[in-house]
Amino acid sequence: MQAVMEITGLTKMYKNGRGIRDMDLTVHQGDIFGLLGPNGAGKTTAMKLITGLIKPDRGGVRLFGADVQENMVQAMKHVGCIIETAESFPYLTANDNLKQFARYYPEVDQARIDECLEWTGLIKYKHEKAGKFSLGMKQRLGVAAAILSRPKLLIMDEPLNGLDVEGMLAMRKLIKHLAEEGTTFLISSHLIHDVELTCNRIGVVYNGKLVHVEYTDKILSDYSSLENYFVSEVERNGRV
Ligand SMILES: Nc1ncnc2c1ncn2[C@@H]1O[C@H](COP(=O)(O)OP(=O)(O)OP(=O)(O)O)[C@@H](O)[C@H]1O
Repeated sequence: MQAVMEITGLTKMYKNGRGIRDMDLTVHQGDIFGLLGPNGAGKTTAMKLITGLIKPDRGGVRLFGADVQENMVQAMKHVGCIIETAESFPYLTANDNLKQFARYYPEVDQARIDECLEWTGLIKYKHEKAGKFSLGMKQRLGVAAAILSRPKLLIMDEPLNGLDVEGMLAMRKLIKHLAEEGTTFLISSHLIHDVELTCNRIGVVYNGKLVHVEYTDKILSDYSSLENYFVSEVERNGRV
């Protein structure tokens, strides 16, 4: 199995003593990998480091074999991401927003834009301005923009933020559909149930540490629920 992402010794401590410490992780092609942890555990920090938005104190990240620090353009070539809230141009329609993003990718045409609007349930709002969208709709537009160029790796920070039940189901379906087509995912969430239903591998993040990584099937057969596993991992490793 090819390693899409290799993280070694990744450390970034803020001045207040919080952050991420000594993170090691390999994500393989086809994984829907979930970083599960409570608010403030360090998930967003990890994702910002992984995508080169902030610099680590030590350690590193390789995406598709390229070092994010040394060769950002190559490392991010096949990566789509939504970190924190999805940004859009408020005075442009959904369609025109995607056309703006499409300018970076010569191969993305109107048919591809329509396909992404369809998949994210936005096709009927195609000509409405993004500024008027609800949080959930903005989130969907962010996903549409992130998948436009058919990235091989999608990094999504709390992708279900702001989505209603229907939106969550649609998002999960979309993630599974793209994974079946070969897209690898790194998703962060504090929603245990959602991670259980969406991800095939899970890493528990607690107090800035990746305390354990395991396959979802194995967790469910050993612990009967992800919640039991999470509590047991936090009890065993997390508390300091
Ligand atoms: N720029 C910063 N300066 C100082 N501390 C920070 C900074 N960014 C984050 N932190 C702190 O680092 C810790 C980890 O934050 P991070 O945003 O990575 O957590 P998270 O797991 O993504 O949480 P959430 O689910 O709430 O988004 C938190 O305690 C946060 O207060």
